[in-house]
Amino acid sequence: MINAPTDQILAIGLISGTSVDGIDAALVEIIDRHEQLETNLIAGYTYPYAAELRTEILAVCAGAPRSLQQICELDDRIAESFAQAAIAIMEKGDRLPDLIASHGQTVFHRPPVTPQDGKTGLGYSVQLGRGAVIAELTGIKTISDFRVADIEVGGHAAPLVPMLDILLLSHPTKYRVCQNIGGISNLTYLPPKALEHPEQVFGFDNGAGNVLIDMAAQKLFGVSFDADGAIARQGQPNLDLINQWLEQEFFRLPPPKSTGRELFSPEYLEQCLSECQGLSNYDILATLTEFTARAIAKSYRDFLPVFPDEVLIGGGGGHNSYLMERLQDLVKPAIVMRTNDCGIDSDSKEAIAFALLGYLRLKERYGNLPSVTGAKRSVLLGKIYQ
Ligand SMILES: Nc1ncnc2c1ncn2[C@@H]1O[C@H](COP(=O)(O)OP(=O)(O)OP(=O)(O)O)[C@@H](O)[C@H]1O
Ligand SMILES: CC(=O)N[C@H]1[C@@H]2OC[C@@H](O2)[C@@H](O)[C@@H]1O[C@H](C)C(=O)O
Repeated sequence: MINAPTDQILAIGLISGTSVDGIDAALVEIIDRHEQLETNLIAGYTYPYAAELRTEILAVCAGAPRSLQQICELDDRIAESFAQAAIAIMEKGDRLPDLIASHGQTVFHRPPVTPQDGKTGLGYSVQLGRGAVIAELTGIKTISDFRVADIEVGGHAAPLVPMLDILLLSHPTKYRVCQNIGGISNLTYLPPKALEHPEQVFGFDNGAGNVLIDMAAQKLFGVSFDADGAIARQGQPNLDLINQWLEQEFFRLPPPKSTGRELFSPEYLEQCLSECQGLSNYDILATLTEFTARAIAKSYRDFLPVFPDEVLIGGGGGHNSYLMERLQDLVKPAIVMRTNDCGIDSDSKEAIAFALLGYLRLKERYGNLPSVTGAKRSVLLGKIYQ
């Protein structure tokens, strides 16, 4: 039989991203046909965090002081929520999954730097929701701690989703960018036939994504996000301010680079708001949305060897039609579409990516792309909890 599957497993991928809106769970069939991987999404769902747990996670992300005991207890509460999400999505399948791959919840991320005398330059990335608890509560083999090994070999450990992009979304003739717009935005640059030239693939975090829009929507309008961009659409962006903000160091830094809520923090928003004197609240949302779109578009012009033919959007930002319109205008003649148009559900993409990374770990195949993370070498990602 030609191209028969060499392997087929049922996996659950779990992640809560930097928006901290809830746990994205994906129940995925992974089909391996002689190194050519396919995924079939059986169910994808976001299980919202309990409000009090979300508030506590955001407080820790923002640097609120907590004892080690409190952090450990938070670790277990997050793991319990992840286990509940896994158990809930498991019911959508017709058999028990072979594997749970759980990213957990990032609460701290520090990119690597050049080491100084006697000081480490290694990055630091903390994901809570320990795999041991998920394995214990579900009875399913669980893989977690996906970022640690890349950090150990000098990498940023982020973004990791480019492995899914290279395996599932490269095109024979087109230059593609896979653009995630979650809490933070990040991209994968995929030249044609990327799978044959993995060293030419790179990716990096390229902006604030939705975090600033979300925080401003909460503070100025009392809503958790600007649904469909309806608020921003009513305002006028201030381009002078945006151009000034785009001069900041993060946007000028060449890849590899990664960021998080440590930079795009409540203090960062306060600084932006203090510079928005005289703008209406609608203008402020319009300005932050335009800033988000321009940071993304500028990163293509500044850092990509070839401007893309297609931009495939993943993440919740794809639901903000105003942000999408602005991005489409800014990256013409590239065509902006959602990954759904290429067979990958844009809301479940990160959860599918971790299911795939879990499968690679199980098969002892490398999960990181050194050309993306800046790691010294390829490594196995993730720790297995039986
Ligand atoms: N209908 C909508 N209109 C506007 N924005 C939306 C809509 N739906 C979702 N979003 C935005 O998407 C965000 C969630 O996106 P997503 O779930 O991709 O983030 P994440 O996975 O937590 O982040 P990251 O990718 O950085 O880890 C919400 O916080 C909101 O800003
Ligand atoms: C440390 C960390 O959690 N980084 C996230 C964050 O959220 C988006 C962007 O920054 C990305 O680099 C990464 O997540 C995705 C899942 C990734 O690793 O590809």
